[in-house]
Amino acid sequence: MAAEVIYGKQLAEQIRQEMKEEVATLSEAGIYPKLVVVIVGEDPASLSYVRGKQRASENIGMSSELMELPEDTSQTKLLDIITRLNEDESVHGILVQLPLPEQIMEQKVIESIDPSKDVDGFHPINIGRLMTGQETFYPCTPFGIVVMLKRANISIEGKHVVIIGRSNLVGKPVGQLLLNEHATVTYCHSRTKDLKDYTKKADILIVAAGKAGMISGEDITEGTVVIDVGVNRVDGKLTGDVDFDSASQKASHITPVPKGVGPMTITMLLHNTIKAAKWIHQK
Ligand SMILES: Nc1nc2c(c(=O)[nH]1)N[C@@H](CN(C=O)c1ccc(C(=O)N[C@@H](CCC(=O)O)C(=O)O)cc1)CN2
Repeated sequence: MAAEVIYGKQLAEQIRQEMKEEVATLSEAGIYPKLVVVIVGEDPASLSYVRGKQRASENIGMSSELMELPEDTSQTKLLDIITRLNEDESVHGILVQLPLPEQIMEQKVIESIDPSKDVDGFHPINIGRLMTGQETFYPCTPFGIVVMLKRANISIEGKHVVIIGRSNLVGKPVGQLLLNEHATVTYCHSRTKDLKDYTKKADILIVAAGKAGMISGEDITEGTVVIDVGVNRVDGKLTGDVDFDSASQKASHITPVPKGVGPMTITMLLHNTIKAAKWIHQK
């Protein structure tokens, strides 16, 4: 039987509508959530993501600022900018778009952001909070995946989740979030032997390896929930890590690329920024 397709795009629109109402209510109470997005360089995909973030913020009535810095910006200059944003009380969320040019150490930049404004959820303090099951800002793509599963009424507790990919952005945090939801989690990666032995045993398979079409119908069993986090461009066409046509013949649920997980990333960023604004005003 063909799988039920989970369209993150539709869900994202629904959640953004809910957030628009929340932003309006907050502004009546004198709270105006503000996000600042910083980009260094002119990578076309990154520019399109940050513009998407700014547009999405404005569409829900949230204040946002986009700082576009030249490719040759030094690390010192970027750290100075972040220090100023950390001190600016009108700013609730700070996001530095990744990847950064090679003269800048990504980890140094991530660690310079005030954890209470780290709406990406990448700061080691926020990662530590996630690991210890505390409330914090969860990284946006992993958080979006969990929200998608829940809103599609897919139960997580006791399920075997197999993750392909161990990046700090997606693989590692999504596993931790799902562990916190009482799933049994297996991580696979480029050095995993006999990958199919694992993918065949998954109730929920999350593919975040960055390799176009690496998983197909023959790698999964009937009824698997397949979440495709891949964003690959093949011959100018956007495609995921999963061969949709064959996998959707066996999966119970599947996310497409595009219009699947991607739009949830920006939605959860808006969620985290609203949360940051509420937390600051609660202090
Ligand atoms: N500081 C950060 N940098 C990066 C993050 C992040 O969460 N924080 N994630 C990715 C890029 N990203 C957001 O920044 C992102 C990727 C994809 C999408 C998306 O909506 N994809 C669409 C397709 C869009 C297209 O045509 O290219 C989809 O899948 O439907 C949104 C955000 C790396 N950097």
